[in-house]
Amino acid sequence: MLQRLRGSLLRRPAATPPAAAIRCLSSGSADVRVPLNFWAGKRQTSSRKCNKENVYEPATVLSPSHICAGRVLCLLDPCGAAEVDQAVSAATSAFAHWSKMSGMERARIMIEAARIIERRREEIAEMEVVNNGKSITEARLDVDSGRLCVEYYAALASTLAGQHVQLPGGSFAYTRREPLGVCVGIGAWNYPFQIAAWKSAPALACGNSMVFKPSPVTPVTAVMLAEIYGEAGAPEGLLNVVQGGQETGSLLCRHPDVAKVSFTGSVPTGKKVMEMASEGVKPVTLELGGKSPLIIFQDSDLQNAVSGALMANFLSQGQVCSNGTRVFVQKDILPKFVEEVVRRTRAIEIGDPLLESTRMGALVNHPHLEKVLSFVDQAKKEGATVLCGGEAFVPSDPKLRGGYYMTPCVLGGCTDTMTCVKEEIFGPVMSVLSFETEEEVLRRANDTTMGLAAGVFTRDVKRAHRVVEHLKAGSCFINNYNITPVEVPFGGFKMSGIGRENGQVTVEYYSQLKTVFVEMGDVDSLF
Ligand SMILES: NC(=O)C1=CN([C@@H]2O[C@H](COP(=O)(O)OP(=O)(O)OC[C@H]3O[C@@H](n4cnc5c(N)ncnc54)[C@H](O)[C@@H]3O)[C@@H](O)[C@H]2O)C=CC1
Ligand SMILES: C[N+](C)(C)CCCC(=O)O
Repeated sequence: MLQRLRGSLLRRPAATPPAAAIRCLSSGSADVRVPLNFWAGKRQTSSRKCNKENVYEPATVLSPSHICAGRVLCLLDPCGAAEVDQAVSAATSAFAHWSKMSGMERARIMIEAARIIERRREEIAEMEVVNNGKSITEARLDVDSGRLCVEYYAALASTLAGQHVQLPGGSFAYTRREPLGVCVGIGAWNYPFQIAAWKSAPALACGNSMVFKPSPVTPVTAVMLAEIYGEAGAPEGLLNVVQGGQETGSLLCRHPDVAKVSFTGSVPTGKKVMEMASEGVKPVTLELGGKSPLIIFQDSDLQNAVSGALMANFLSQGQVCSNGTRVFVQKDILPKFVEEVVRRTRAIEIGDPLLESTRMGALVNHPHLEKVLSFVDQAKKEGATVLCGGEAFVPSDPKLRGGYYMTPCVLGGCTDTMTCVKEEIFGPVMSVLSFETEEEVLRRANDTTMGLAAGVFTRDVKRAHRVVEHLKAGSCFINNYNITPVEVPFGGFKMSGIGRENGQVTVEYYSQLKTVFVEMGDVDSLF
């Protein structure tokens, strides 16, 4: 069965060795031909004839003369109203069955899904790499995070329960924790598989079904998750995948049979999603952008602080919402910090994302690379110093020439009013700022409309907690950065979002309470 699924997804060059220990794919060889929409338990094609769109492989392009065109990995088949209706209807049917199952029964299927994800880890990670451009090392960790999330919510599924409340005269009330119905998940392109898992796992554990729309830039791996749930024994239609962009997303948000929308993406799109959901008074979870501060005090362990700054800026080619892109360093240690951070940034191996040694792959597409590079240009114009990187990078391997690579960049001499310090760049660009006092840095760190994450490095335990208390951000790190264990909530303050993903609290965002009053005496009527 597994071999059949693998075989159906990819057409590989005949010479590719099949042994599990050897990489199945090489950059520039994947060719996805199977349909990427999935509802009612199988891959589906859209009935719309004319609007297929190219999806590119960021690490490689057709030829150096086709830099903007890129190598086409597959065709996107965007869904219109008819397809969205079919997917929502499949999810509605699945909900009728799934929501009546006990938590233990749901958990059994989810645990099996987690087991299949583990078995297919390498295949999913490889597809994530060819579609997104990130390194295989990171892609494996993303798949693991998705799997852990499914395991975590499987374990919670059987614990969902209400409350019993005694009332006067032997009367009582109880609460039932009930699912919402068909939930919609809409994802960004930076963590395609992980986002699909982080949204579907809590939704399904609570007894909901889901229609998920990946970013049109990275459509390939969410559908693998939908297949996996099916293989694990989930009812047909439990997790459905519809492909498309803005139009498909709007159709989902406005659909009358959709009970909730969970969105990951930019602030402007998040606002639109909230507006559309408000038409049906539907709850939303919004995981939006960030411009997070990382504060490094002079008593920090310097190597750990530098490691933290690198983790805060260069995962996934810097395309991470929670990145700590404003690195505030206390004045006395600034020269040493800068020397070390630049040395280690220069050592980051850029190149073929499918190679084990690569630590930084390609940005997601050509327009995005151009946008990130233009932020570096703008920073120079505004007086920042490029301490390293910030240029397009051309790998020596001819097939990778023209992929969307750049050298990770550290900007020095930054001030709070510079564009690079104020706007989300969503690329491998770290801005280093100097500060003197705790009070000053807190004021500057909080001076933003965003509030997704924040970090502090210090050996002073009292200061660490005092600083964190004053930081206006949803996810704060002390002496680390950008780790997201699925057991703890993740999400933003201010314009970085509404609601949380992961952790126990997310049950609240995918379920509703029904209160039942039970009268044991007579009705004490006023009339
Ligand atoms: N807080 C978080 O967890 C994360 C936030 N992000 C944020 O996402 C952004 C980058 O991702 P992008 O995919 O470029 O964001 P985006 O906002 O352009 O798109 C996100 C998703 O929304 C869909 N969409 C676009 N217009 C829509 C509409 N009118 N109605 C419904 N759906 C619509 C897109 O097709 C895509 O699936 C960055 O700002 C980043 O900070 C990214 C990852 C995680
Ligand atoms: C896993 N982590 C922390 C690197 C990123 C999670 C949020 C995102 O999807 O950008």
